[in-house]
This record gives sequence, structure tokens and C-alpha cells, in this order.
Amino acid sequence: MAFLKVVPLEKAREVIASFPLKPEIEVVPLSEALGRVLAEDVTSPIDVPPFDRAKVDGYAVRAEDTFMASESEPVRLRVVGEINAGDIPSLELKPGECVYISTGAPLPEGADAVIQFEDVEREGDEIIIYKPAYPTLGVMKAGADIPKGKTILKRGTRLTFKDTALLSAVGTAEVPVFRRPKVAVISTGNEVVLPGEVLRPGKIYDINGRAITDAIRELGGEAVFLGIAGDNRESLRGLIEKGIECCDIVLLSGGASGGIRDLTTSIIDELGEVKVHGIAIQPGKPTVIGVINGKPIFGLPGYPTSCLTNFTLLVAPLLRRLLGRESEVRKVRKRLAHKVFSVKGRRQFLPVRIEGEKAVPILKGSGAVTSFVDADGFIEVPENVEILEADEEVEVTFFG
Ligand SMILES: Nc1nc2c(c(=O)[nH]1)N[C@H]1C(S)=C(S)[C@@H](COP(=O)(O)OP(=O)(O)OC[C@H]3O[C@@H](n4cnc5c(N)ncnc54)[C@H](O)[C@@H]3O)O[C@H]1N2
Ligand code: MOO
Repeated sequence: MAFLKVVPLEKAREVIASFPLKPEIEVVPLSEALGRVLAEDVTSPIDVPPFDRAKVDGYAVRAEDTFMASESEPVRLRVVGEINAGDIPSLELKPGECVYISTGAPLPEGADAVIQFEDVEREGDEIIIYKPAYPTLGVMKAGADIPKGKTILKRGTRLTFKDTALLSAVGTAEVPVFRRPKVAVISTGNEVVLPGEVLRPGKIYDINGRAITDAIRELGGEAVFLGIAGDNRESLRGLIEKGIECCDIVLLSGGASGGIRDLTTSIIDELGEVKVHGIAIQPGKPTVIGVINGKPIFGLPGYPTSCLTNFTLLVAPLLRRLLGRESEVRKVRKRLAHKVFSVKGRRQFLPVRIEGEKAVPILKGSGAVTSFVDADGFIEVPENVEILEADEEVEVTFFG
């Protein structure tokens, strides 16, 4: 077992890239598609609306019949029928004729305009028109909303209610999406208790369990929180075995460094193989990556900022890969608000908050959850750099 033999971040990424996991596609009903990631482009199989339809309640006319209409010389047209939404119009408008039509109803043959009823006068079976209509007045043309054949959604889109609105418009009832990677989440430590429980002396609330579970869900994965393992072999081994059985990937936090009760590594070693134990980065050095029964298992550090930074650097890209989503890396150039000292020999991911043109380092340390939560992103400081001067230009990579 390799024990805290730190490797460069690239090596850890290579190990992750070699895991035999690939995106899988499944088809779900539209009603279950919200939040899922689309596995194929969707093109519209129909025109929306599918037919020329009335935009208003009024009279469908042949516009040319009305061209001469004016206040002094109104035009009279004969009302020859009525078409309601959902009807199939059977008649064809002849010169001098019109039909009463309701909003959303298909235009009959021959008609090319709809005059709203407020603008005409009705006298028996005639209407009196005082103003000319023009073709397309009061009409929504077939395909004006979405033309047939148009690509309406791209593969890799995380579906929102706007997207399900589009899918509904074109009648898609079954949606090809990427299968959600199922990820087991385990917190560890005798000191860790769930929010809502009484905080006895020496205890702290579980931050990582909730945060990682929700980070997985935010990315589009399925998270199964298995609870908190105490610092004893049976409890931790039991939950790891359960995670390997139920899920594609297992994530643990805490217990990864070299302390006497740090069991994660030895249990992974017992049940499978430890591939990486220690990465030359800060935060996040005591990270374990292993495989049990062909399934990846990550032991993330217990310190919340270390845990969440490493989740962002290592696990999130893997989940995005499985979900067919490109890793969107956003960067900006800013000036460092003040001088900082970095850790020698470890590539540092220094959390920063952006204030105008400044990147303000957050120096509470990786034991503080607010180092991560208050940060907009991080700046990378290479292993061999120990000092960054105030006002130096830096590149900030946004989290997420
Ligand atoms: N002798 C050494 N000690 C430590 C080293 C080292 O290399 N040698 N590395 C330090 C670094 S860096 C880190 S990061 C931490 C991480 O250690 P572990 O991953 O083993 O984590 P724990 O010891 O279990 O916990 C560390 C810290 O985080 C708190 N914690 C744990 N789980 C949670 C949780 N779910 N929610 C909130 N807070 C949690 C825990 O109570 C500890 O305070 O190790 C250093 N030590
Ligand atoms: O490697 Mo630890 O994650 O510095 O804080």
C-alpha cells in the first residue's frame, strides 16, 4: 500500500481517466426529464404551430376582399360558417365570404387574414369592414414558432422547465438522456453528527456529507448518502461495502491522512487497490483514490474546503464526463489584492473572492468551510512559487 506518497495532480487525473466508466444512455418519459442531461440533439419533427391559425377571435377573410374598405365606403362580407379551435375546416372561402373563427382555430382554405371582432360590425349574416386587412393579419403561420427540422436542443443540455416546454411543443414523449451516475457518499469520524442532532462537547456538524451529496445532484448525478461511519473498522468497512454494492462510485470524506484512526486507506487496500494516496496539492493532499470490484472510490480529506476543492478538481470532471457534459472552465484575469505566501512543494489552489478588478485571497485555511463558500474561484500557484506580490496579475478559475 502506497502511504501518503504524494503524486502530482496530473497523475491523479490519469488514474481517474483510466477508470472503465463511460456515458450510458437511457430513455425516460418527458415527465421525468427535468434536470436530466440530454444524450442526443433534438430536432423538431413538426411545424409549431402545425397549421396557420387564428391569433384572435374574429373573422377569417381573404385580405384582398377588404383592400378597398374605408370609413366612407365599408366592405360587406357574408358569414358562411364558424370554425372553433380543434375543428377541421371543411369549407373553402370564396370571394365575398368570411367565417367566424376562434383564437387557435385553423384557417380555412382561401383565408389569409383574421380581423378581430371588435374591428367589424355584424349585421345578420354579414360583417361590415371599415379598414383593409392585409395577408397574415391576425394569423400565426405554421412553423412560425418552431419550424419542422430545426434543432431545438443540443446534446449535453441539462434540461430545465424551458427545455421541457420546448419538448412538449414538438410532442416528444420520450427523452434520451444520460444515465445518472449513482454515487454513494459516506462521512467519517466519531466527532461528526448530522444537522438537527444535539451538538455534544467535542462534536461538529457534518458539512461534507450534505455538500457532496448536493454537489452530485447539482451536476445531474444521483447521490445516495449512506450516513456517518464512526472511526472503527467494522462501521467504515460496512458502509464502503454497501456503497460498492449499490453505486457506481463511492465518495468518502475524512480519515484519509496518516493519523492512527485514519482507516479509509487500509480498508480500500483490503477490499481492492489503492491507486493514489496523497496528491501534491494544497488543499487536498491527503486524498485517496482506489478501486474496489472495478468501481472507483475516493477518500477525500475531512477539512471541508479541502474536501470540496478536491471534489471540484477530481470528481466533478468525472461525473461530467459520464453525463456527457463538457467541463466548462471559466477564467478571468484580476490583480491580487495583497501579498500571499504559498506552500512550497505543493501546487496550491488558493481560494479567492472577486471584488471589482481585485482577487482577494481567503486565508482562513482549509479547515474552514467559508474558505470555499465565500470564494468565487481559485488561483493556481505552482509548486516552486512561494510568494505572490500585491497587485500581481493572476488568473482566477471559477468554481463549478
Ligand atoms: N500528520 C498529519 N496530519 C495531517 C496531515 C498530514 O499530512 N499529516 N494533513 C492535514 C491536512 S492537509 C488535512 S486536509 C487534514 C485532512 O485529514 P483527513 O482527511 O484524515 O480528515 P480527518 O482527520 O478525518 O478530518 C480533518 C478535519 O475535518 C473535520 N471533518 C471531517 N469530516 C467532516 C465532515 N463530514 N464535515 C465537517 N468537518 C469534517 C474533522 O473533524 C477534522 O477537524 O489532515 C491534516 N492532518
Ligand atoms: O491538504 Mo490539506 O487539504 O492542506 O488542508
